Amino acid sequence: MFLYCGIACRRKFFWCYRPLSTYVTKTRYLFELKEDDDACKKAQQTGAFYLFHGLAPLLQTSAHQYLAPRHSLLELERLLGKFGQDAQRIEDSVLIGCSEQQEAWFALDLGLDSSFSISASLHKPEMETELKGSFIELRKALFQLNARDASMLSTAQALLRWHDAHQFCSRSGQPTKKNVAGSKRVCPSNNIIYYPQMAPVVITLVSDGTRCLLARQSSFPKGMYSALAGFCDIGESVEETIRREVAEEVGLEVESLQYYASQHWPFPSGSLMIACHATVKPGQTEIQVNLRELETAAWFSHDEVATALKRKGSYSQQQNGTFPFWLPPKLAISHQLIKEWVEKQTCSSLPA
Ligand SMILES: NC(=O)C1=CN([C@@H]2O[C@H](COP(=O)(O)OP(=O)(O)OC[C@H]3O[C@@H](n4cnc5c(N)ncnc54)[C@H](OP(=O)(O)O)[C@@H]3O)[C@@H](O)[C@H]2O)C=CC1
Ligand SMILES: [Mg+2]
Repeated sequence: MFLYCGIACRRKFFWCYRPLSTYVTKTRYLFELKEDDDACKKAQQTGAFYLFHGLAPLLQTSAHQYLAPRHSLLELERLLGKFGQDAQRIEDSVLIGCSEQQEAWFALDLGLDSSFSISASLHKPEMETELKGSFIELRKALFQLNARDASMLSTAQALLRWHDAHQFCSRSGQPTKKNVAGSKRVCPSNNIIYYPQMAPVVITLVSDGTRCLLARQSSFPKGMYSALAGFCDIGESVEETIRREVAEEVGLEVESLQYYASQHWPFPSGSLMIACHATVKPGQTEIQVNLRELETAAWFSHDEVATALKRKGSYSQQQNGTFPFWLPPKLAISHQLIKEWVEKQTCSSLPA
């Protein structure tokens, strides 16, 4: 693919064709598949499918890690035939990405109730045997996947969940119809278009200059602490959400904040995690935990956090009855946010 562009060269100005980068070509290809149903159907012929059952991805075990296998359209049609399923079921699949060689990747849930008559849920164990893998809850498997599979399966699950929950138009009550890629649904009776949504969530690491504030919810695994998190309310900016969440959860006022990074997170039903560092005024650090939101919150020193970062998740109780202090795994943006804080503290304490 070529792009027509102007380049100034040795004082002359002329037009030339500049080859597009692999990334741009890939992005344009995915854009075309979302816009053009026929192109997307064609891409399915040479594409690969990640399989789910009741939103749990099909995984295979390999050396203490999970791998997400992909299946060709032919394999999928054979499998559906074997389990008495209509090949039309493939219409429920959603586009989730493509390789640099433009092999399109799709995801299909064989266990969700679709518009087709026979439910596949009866066949789950047989399917697992046939596919030489297991359908495992993403929450349990996420941290044992490589970064690419984790990202693909998170996107796939969020998109499949969204389609499952938007089968009907909220205005007319009529069934909505998805485009082939699954990038939207349309109500045929009034042409309302529904686009997949995700909920913005802020995650904030509060610091008082030397310590950082970490908290736990009672639902967290024992001993695990994380940065403060909260959903954005309608009408709020990221800055306002951070200010409100920190005040609500630990009773402190944020003085300054700095954006760090963002991450798609598949739970509870697809969130955009926006991670920031924040500081409170020195001397205004007394925590008042909101027990309706959190089990506990506390200030931690650089050394305590640096040690905890090295610890792998451990649920085993110590002899004194407590659980070791540990932090979310590497894949979670909270881990990366906390790690960055530790590194910055280390740099600022080094002699000039
Ligand atoms: N990737 C990462 O590193 C991390 C991710 N997270 C994620 O951040 C998310 C938010 O953190 P959390 O502290 O729980 O958030 P909040 O502090 O906002 O509290 C959660 C409560 O907010 C209510 N709520 C408001 N809007 C929504 C919405 N759109 N979807 C679901 N619940 C909503 C729910 O209340 P009710 O149930 O009463 O309706 C829910 O129990 C969690 O899903 C968590 O998985 C958190 C930490 C680290
Ligand atoms: Mg919270």
